[in-house]
Amino acid sequence: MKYWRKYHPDIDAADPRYNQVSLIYSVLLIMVAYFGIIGVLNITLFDAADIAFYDFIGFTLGVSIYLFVSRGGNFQVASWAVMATLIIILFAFVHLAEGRNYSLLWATMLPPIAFFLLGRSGGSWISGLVFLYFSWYLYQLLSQGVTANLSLGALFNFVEVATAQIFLFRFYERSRQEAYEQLQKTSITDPLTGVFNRLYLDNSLKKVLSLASRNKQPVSVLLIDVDHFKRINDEHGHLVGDVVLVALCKILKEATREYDSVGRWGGEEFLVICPNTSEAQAKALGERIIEQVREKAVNGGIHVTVSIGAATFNQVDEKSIERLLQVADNNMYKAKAAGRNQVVSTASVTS
Ligand SMILES: Nc1nc2c(ncn2[C@@H]2O[C@H](COP(=O)(O)OP(=O)(O)OP(=O)(O)O)[C@@H](O)[C@H]2O)c(=O)[nH]1
Repeated sequence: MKYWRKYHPDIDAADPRYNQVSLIYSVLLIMVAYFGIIGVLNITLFDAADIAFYDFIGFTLGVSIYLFVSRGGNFQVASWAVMATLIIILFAFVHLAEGRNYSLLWATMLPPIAFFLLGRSGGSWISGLVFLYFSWYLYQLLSQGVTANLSLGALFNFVEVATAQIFLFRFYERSRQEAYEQLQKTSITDPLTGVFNRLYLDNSLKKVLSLASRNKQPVSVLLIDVDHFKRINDEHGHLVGDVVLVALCKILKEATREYDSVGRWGGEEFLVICPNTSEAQAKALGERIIEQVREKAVNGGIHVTVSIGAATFNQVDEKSIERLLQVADNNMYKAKAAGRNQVVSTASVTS
């Protein structure tokens, strides 16, 4: 486990901020250690107090940002502060060396950090502006006749490497972002029907119940099970069975509100989570779904029905997710036992 998780226990590996926060802490620790040690060496061994001054600025800023972010400071602000510190040190370093000893090579460290912390747009702007400034600075040095490991060719090389770096990092950042979004989507989606999967439903239920508990609002869930689905599979084949499930999900999506969550609970069972929904509203939604499923024939003639168990929390207790689901499940079986093709609901589930 990453040591910084003790400051941010809510950010786990699935959180989109995880890698950003990880890099912020890594860069800060390297900054503090590097500037601290080099600062001391510059004073004691190399007699270079002017450079040590900038080392200690880097050290102090590193410690300050660390304290800021570890005490709950905004990550975006911390990212920009890290970038600003690195740029200040880079400027001081290159100017003190007057561009000699290939000091500008340090500028090429900037894009990977900038793109990672600030994203494609922020990374492009920061890297572009810094490179533009240093190209101009090199040109100034050349015009003033400073030629120690400098030439017009060196300037061209710097500009070319800088441009290529920005293009390449833009490309990598876009690929990374797209791959990440695709992975996120796949990890919460049922591949057959395209609705949410059980992992998503579990997390969503926790969030919805926690919010409802704070806002004192009711929450309802509907557990929907296809009637005699085995028979459909046996008579028409599994592929047709799959088509039925896809068609059912389309109906569920159309019948529900945007902030309801429709997902596959398992096999031919689906769960709809309805925030801020009373028992009467949940029952009405269930009736509407029953009606629409009954009306729409699938695959040119197969008529399907569903049984629905609904459960409502009026007084939400977050710890009772299992209880809510258990009541919905019992109600669904009551609907089956009462002849299928109907909704059974419970007014208010108590833990
Ligand atoms: N085609 C298809 N069938 C599935 C899928 N997942 C589960 N099933 C089938 O769904 C059927 C569920 O059958 P049962 O649990 O006996 O329930 P049922 O036939 O719907 O009967 P009742 O629920 O009592 O109305 C099983 O035959 C499973 O193989 C799937 O993704 N595609």
